[in-house]
Amino acid sequence: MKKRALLSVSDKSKLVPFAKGLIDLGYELISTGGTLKALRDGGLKALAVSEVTGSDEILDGRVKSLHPIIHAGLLARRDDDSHTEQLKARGIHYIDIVVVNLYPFKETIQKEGVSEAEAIENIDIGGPTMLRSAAKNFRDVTVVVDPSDYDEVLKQLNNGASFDFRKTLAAKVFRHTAHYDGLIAQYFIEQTKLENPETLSLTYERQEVLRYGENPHQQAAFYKAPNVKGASLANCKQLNGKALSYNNIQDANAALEIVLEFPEKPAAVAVKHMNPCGVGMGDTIEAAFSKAYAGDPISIFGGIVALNREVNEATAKQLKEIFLEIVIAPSFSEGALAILTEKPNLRLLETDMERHSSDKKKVVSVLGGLLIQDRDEGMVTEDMLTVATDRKPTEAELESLLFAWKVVKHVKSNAIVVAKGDQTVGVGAGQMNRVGAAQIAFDQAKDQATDAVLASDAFFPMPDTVENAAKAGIKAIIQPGGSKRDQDSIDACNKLGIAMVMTAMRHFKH
Ligand SMILES: NC(=O)c1ncn([C@@H]2O[C@H](COP(=O)(O)O)[C@@H](O)[C@H]2O)c1NC=O
Repeated sequence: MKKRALLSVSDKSKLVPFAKGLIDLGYELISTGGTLKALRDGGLKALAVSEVTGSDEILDGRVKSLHPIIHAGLLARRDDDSHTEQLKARGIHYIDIVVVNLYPFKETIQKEGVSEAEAIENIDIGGPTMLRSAAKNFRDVTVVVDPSDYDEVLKQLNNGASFDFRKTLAAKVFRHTAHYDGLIAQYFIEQTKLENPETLSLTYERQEVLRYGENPHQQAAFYKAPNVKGASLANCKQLNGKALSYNNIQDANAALEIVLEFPEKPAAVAVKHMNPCGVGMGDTIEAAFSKAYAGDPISIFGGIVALNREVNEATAKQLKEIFLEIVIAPSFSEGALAILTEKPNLRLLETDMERHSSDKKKVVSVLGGLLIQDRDEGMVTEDMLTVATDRKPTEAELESLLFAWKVVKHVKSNAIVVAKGDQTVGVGAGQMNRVGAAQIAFDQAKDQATDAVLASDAFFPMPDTVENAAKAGIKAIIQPGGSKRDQDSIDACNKLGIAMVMTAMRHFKH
């Protein structure tokens, strides 16, 4: 009896030559409606599934291959006499190869304005069922889910297809159906607006295997969201330079997230080790970059720069003078590209500058688990501020305070940012106490701290930071408030002539 291959595919590319290869290897083909037509149109002979099962395809294709004759043919153990007897008694043939790819659920839900009914119709039932039956029985059945494997499968079948090869294909199937179901589960989590589901099936697609992780002895890869859109390292175009490393992706992402805070004006952000070392806004992108650079001309060395407007020649000339790892921007003018591509190792990335609405959650792993939370999209506007001190901040101080507040949100806690106008002049990041973070910021700002403003990501438990700020020359402070001892800091401000506003919103970043 001839060996049988069952083909039922949505993606019909490369189908006919592959099926021809199977016929040449002596297989008899069985197929579902559309696939059968494609095969016959390609001049190949194939049986309809309905001829094998004796049941027509019904319910507009909702039931076509879901039949015991198909699944017994796939699941029967060839080394089990009782299985063989049962098939014989019912006149059922073994099916030796299954070639299935699924209804395009992902592509369907990504379409603009797609209805729930259309999405549901694109949930494949018969396909995953066949794939799972065949993959479970990989000992005897070859299962193919990915058209890019067709050539290799023919080659291997020609040599008898080893157990290990069939196992590898089966393992791929289980990843594939898990991903497919993960997308469906995620779709319904969104449809039902469910927060914190009882089980979590995050599903991502490999974008790239990285040379190594944070350090050369660590393996690493970059996975992207299946629906990646908008500002993202997984959705950018690299115009120059070497492949991105693990640290590059983290740092560039940090820079991107900060620059997205300032859509209203040209802005530039320089990042080192995921903290901003210089942030500036200006009337032009070159002015913004000059300020970001001046914020800390030492730390920017080897850093990453994100800009929210096209990089023009004037900016490119400035960027070229510094050793940078990456420049990320919405676009680069031709002239700018000509200047920057003179540095072959400098990575130039173009990305959208708008955060996509689906990018809502942040996930981090801990030993034995993971934590998931909303991204910190907290935003403070002038009308939300409470002036706590006798002196109100001036209009210019207020603007600068709100600028510093947006920056401090992105600095690792304990975080202090000192800013002058729309430029950072000192950043104290990731310290185990707030006084230390402030001291780092003052030391870096030096005499630029005079008449500058200060932002603190969380409240002051004691008045010491205020006292030190006054010594450094700070004139206004923005902080969440909420300490039992807020009054001590307020009293210190009043005594030292500092204006202080409270946001009632904290921005810890661990
Ligand atoms: N319902 C079924 O019995 C069934 N059997 C196979 N399919 C899918 O139908 C598609 C192929 O259909 P056609 O050969 O008619 O173009 C494949 O994506 C396959 O996964 C089915 N469709 C969905 O559930």
